[in-house]
Amino acid sequence: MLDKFVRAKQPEIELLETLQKEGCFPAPLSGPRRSFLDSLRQQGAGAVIAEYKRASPSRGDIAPHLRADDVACAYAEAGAGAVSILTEQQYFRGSMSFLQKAERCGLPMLRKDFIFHELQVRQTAASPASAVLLIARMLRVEQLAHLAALCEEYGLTPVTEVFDAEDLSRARRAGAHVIQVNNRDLATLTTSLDNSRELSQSKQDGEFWISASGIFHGSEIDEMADCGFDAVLVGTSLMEGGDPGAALRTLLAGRRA
Ligand SMILES: O=C(O)c1ccccc1NCC(=O)[C@H](O)[C@H](O)COP(=O)(O)O
Repeated sequence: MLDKFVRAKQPEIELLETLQKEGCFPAPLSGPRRSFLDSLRQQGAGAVIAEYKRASPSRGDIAPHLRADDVACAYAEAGAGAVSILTEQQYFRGSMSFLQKAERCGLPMLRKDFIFHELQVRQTAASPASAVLLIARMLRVEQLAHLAALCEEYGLTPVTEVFDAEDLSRARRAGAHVIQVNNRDLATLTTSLDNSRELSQSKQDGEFWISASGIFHGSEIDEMADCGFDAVLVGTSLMEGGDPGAALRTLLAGRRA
């Protein structure tokens, strides 16, 4: 599955290489970015990163008609701590332009894509994103450490995604301290919070942990917080009903008082 995603990125990488060769690569954004971690920490336990997700390999079209700016602003009004923007085009119908559009919501944004080349980090640095997803399973430890360091250089927070204990060990060897546990099984595309329940036992002091995928109820956010997660990332359950702001309000209201 991950190989397929990497192959689909090749034309985009070639375009970025051409831009670089021709000296037209977009300049990094100047000035400070909104802090991804500060915003989530301010929300306290059970903070939500709400995802703008128009389509996915597991669900096909989810909400292709909803606009990035409208959804991100609805998330901000409903109480999200950050927004996740899928920029992958082929399988998630994403676009880099969504970051520009959603910027007006005022929340820090996580760029979700399949990132393995430093030009992709430089491309993100030219956008208003505050954080970048790096998937431990897709990258060698040295590559992960290199891309994470490059993110930090540009003021972007690297969020390292892991699926199992082996990924977690590799993420830590690369120096990762923001860890996202993905609850999706990449072979079946089904989700189970057991992944987060099990891996959370290895959380170490000083790490910021996010549980991602397969969250549908406020009680699950509470449970993840009880397991030690600092935040959760939610996409499909917010987007699928066509009113993501209302869905986020309902989700947050379902947490314990
Ligand atoms: O969502 C998918 O079908 C998917 C398939 C293969 C690799 C990644 C996939 N999703 C990316 C994500 O990480 C999720 O969009 C994110 O965690 C939100 O998950 P959910 O709340 O279950 O939509």
